[in-house]
Amino acid sequence: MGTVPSALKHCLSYQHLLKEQLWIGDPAVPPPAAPHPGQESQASGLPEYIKIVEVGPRDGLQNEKVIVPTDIKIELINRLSKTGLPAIEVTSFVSSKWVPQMADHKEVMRGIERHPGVQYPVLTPNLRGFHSAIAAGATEVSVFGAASESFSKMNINCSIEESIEKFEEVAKSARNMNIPVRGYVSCALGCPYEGNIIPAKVAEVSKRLYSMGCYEISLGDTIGVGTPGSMKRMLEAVMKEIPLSALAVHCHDTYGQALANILTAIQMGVAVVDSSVAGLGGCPYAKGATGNVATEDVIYMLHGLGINTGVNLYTVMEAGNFICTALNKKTNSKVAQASFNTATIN
Ligand SMILES: CC(C)(COP(=O)([O-])OP(=O)([O-])OC[C@H]1O[C@@H](n2cnc3c(N)ncnc32)[C@H](O)[C@@H]1OP(=O)([O-])[O-])[C@@H](O)C(=O)NCCC(=O)NCCSC(=O)C[C@@](C)(O)CC(=O)[O-]
Repeated sequence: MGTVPSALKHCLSYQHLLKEQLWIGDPAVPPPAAPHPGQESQASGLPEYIKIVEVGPRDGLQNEKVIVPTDIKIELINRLSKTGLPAIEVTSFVSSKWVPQMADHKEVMRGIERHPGVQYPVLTPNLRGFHSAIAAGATEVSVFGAASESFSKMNINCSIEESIEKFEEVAKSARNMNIPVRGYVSCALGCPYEGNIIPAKVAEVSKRLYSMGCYEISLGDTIGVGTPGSMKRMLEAVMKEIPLSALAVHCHDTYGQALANILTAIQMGVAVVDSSVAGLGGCPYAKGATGNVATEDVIYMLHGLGINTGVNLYTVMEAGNFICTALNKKTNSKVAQASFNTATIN
């Protein structure tokens, strides 16, 4: 399991043909050193470097019906660690009654090989999760709130206000231990229970998370209903409250808008993008939402724009192939699908 199939080996030559145009990344060549996200701008006005936060092992797997063996999760993370990805979200320290797939969080956290320069954040909804995460060796955590009252209740069983109180406790403990905290705002472009969410509400929750010390706010289109228009309006509101350098976007691809939404965000200066290998994903408390945007597709687009990610597309495709084989499912990455199809034609 997880060895490169002959079709993928063939598609290597296809990729090498495109290499000059796209800097797809040669597996034999180590990825270039990554500058700070958004540090410099090209003449095009786009950031020179974009940081990709890989959420596949957590967001990608949390919705899988069949429990994925712990050693497969660990192997996936170990493979992703060798791709040049700067951050890999490992697991969630949440209740196993609520999300059974993440019940092995301690074993996964303890089992992975950590590579220098790679961040390994985990989700922690409350102080209990935070302490378990730290005991298991976590060095970065994420709190996850929402801009929708109904989603907050369904996802973490409390109101937005109550969630902020819990997150403040986490942020305070984290600060005392020098642990960086990332903050998510779900339903930034729409809610499965309430429909439209006004940008001002997203801005308000984002500001509260930022003010409590979250170094970065990841704005989640949880159910993938956003469009470039709604992404622009939402970001305009949030950017009035929070520095651009502290913003990330987290897009699901339910309506096929994820890449367009990401392009809109990076044209507005956002330089951190969440994505999931093979486009795995979905939220257990957002019925009907499909996977996250595929990491492979984001890399292909960014490299095509001349933006450096420091990530080797080929090795991400290999990791995608590994997990899709293990889950016995087809990749959702259009780039991986196209590479396989092209290899077949050849
Ligand atoms: C938040 C809770 C725990 C509140 O859960 P609760 O039921 O309100 O709290 P509780 O205090 O009654 O606890 C329930 C049980 O969970 C235990 N518990 C309590 N806290 C923890 C913890 N930290 N770790 C492990 N166990 C915990 C607690 O001890 C108890 O166990 P029991 O006594 O019944 O045996 C629960 O609602 C929960 O786990 N929800 C799951 C939320 C989740 O993981 N959702 C998916 C991730 S969010 C997402 O995908 C969106 C995102 C981030 O990707 C961005 C986007 O796309 O928008």
